[in-house]
Amino acid sequence: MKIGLFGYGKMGQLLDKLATEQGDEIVARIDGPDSDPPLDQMDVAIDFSLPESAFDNISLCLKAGVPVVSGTTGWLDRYEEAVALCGETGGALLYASNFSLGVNLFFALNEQLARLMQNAPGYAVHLEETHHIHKLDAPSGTAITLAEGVVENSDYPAWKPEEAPGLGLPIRSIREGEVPGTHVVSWSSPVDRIDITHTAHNREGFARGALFAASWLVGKQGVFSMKDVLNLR
Ligand SMILES: NC(=O)c1ccc[n+]([C@@H]2O[C@H](COP(=O)([O-])OP(=O)(O)OC[C@H]3O[C@@H](n4cnc5c(N)ncnc54)[C@H](O)[C@@H]3O)[C@@H](O)[C@H]2O)c1
Ligand SMILES: O=C(O)C1=N[C@H](C(=O)O)CCC1
Repeated sequence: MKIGLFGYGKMGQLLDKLATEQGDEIVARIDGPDSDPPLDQMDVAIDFSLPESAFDNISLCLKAGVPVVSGTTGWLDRYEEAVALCGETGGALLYASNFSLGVNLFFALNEQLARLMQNAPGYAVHLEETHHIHKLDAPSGTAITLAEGVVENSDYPAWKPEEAPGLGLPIRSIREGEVPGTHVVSWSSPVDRIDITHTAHNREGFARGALFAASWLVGKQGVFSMKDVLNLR
């Protein structure tokens, strides 16, 4: 597989190493604004860049007919625009807030737990995410997906950052050292608490999941998620 990497930071460099080890070829390493990347050489593009650059990179790829895997978080205010562009161009787009197998199983567990809790009055839900101090966006994309999973399967109308006023499922964001990513969903009552936790030990699960998704996406048309890749629907 010939891969174009958009973003050559922590994730881009790890993708390069793992892809090369498994016999894929990296045909471009784009680490800043570039209006003329070698799109004609790419079977697929993978974007792990910045919240402000993700949409432009995706758009460049879709217009050139290159399937694109998007791992960047914090750009979802433009997601519907990307979906529309994918439809117009007949292209392929797959976004995931988290590509690791463990987190995608955790997403399914979180939804199942939220459904179960509908028969258990007296519990309130709270979400906490901890990441490294370099992270630009908060709450994390993974925390937002978890919160949406609860909202879709419970009476919670919406989520909100913990410090924001008003009602809604509160998300606490902690930035600490070099933490790769920890997420805790807690359901508390006056007498007890149920916690489910996912802890990433390093970034390898994210990168391996993104490479797997990239090979899955080649040859397809439409907008997909990891639920499609992992058959979790
Ligand atoms: N979905 C997942 O599984 C997952 C996992 C890890 C990180 N992420 C997300 O991926 C993104 C990148 O994470 P990271 O840890 O590699 O960050 P990073 O800061 O280490 O790397 C981002 C890189 O993008 C480059 N860049 C800046 N402008 C660009 C442009 N216009 N086009 C291409 N590249 C550009 C920067 O120079 C930088 O090297 C973040 O949004 C993060 O939240 C997602
Ligand atoms: O390191 C990051 O940044 C991460 N971002 C994703 C998110 O926002 O959920 C996935 C975990 C790591």
